[in-house]
Amino acid sequence: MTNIKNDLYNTLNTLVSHHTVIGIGSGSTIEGYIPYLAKYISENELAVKLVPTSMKTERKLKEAGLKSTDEIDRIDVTIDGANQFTDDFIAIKGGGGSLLREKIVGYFSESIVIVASDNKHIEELHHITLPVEINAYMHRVITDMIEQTLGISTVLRKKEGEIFITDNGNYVLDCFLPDISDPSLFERKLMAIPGVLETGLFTKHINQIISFNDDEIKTLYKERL
Ligand SMILES: O=C[C@H](O)[C@H](O)[C@H](O)COP(=O)(O)O
Repeated sequence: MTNIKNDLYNTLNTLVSHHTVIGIGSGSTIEGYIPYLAKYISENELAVKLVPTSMKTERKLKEAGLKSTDEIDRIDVTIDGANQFTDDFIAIKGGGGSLLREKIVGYFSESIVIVASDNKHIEELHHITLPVEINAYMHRVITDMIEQTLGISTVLRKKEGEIFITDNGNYVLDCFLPDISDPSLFERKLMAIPGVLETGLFTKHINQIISFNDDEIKTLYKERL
């Protein structure tokens, strides 16, 4: 392991212990983290429960020899990636289309720890693309309603020319946002539209951000009030 990978591995000391129930996020960063998690669990002979936030993550856990479950009554910590994050512990997620399950797992967690390369850090929520999971049924009407209500433009996500379908059988609308001055209010307005199932805007529960580049790793902790 290079030093930086070693440092990332060492962060597991503070996150995972015996009987921890861990939400495991989606995306390439977390997929890269899973082998270290597997090594850490096996070296320390830990009995943990792992709750994946996507079918792909479930496959990756299986490949690393780890079992998944969603039959749990609590989640202690969720370790997840992000497309963007701010110093205010807000993250934009869903670039890979796993936002609904990530939101469910994250919001039932005691805390969310974001692991992301430091080039995903943004100062303000300006000019961002926010993924929103919407119902496939009447998606055109839902899209029009989103655009009119919020005065924004959107694009229905496609993959290889076909409409992208989430693990839950829904569509993803990528919303272009010039500026969000009040993220919680913005999210409430979006979620009030019937057919909007979830947004990739994470404004709560994140209380640690581990950001890294090739040379260093930085951890930002949210103060508990
Ligand atoms: O839907 C995907 C998730 O929100 C990912 O956590 C996010 O897109 C970051 O992925 P990556 O680590 O591949 O940049």
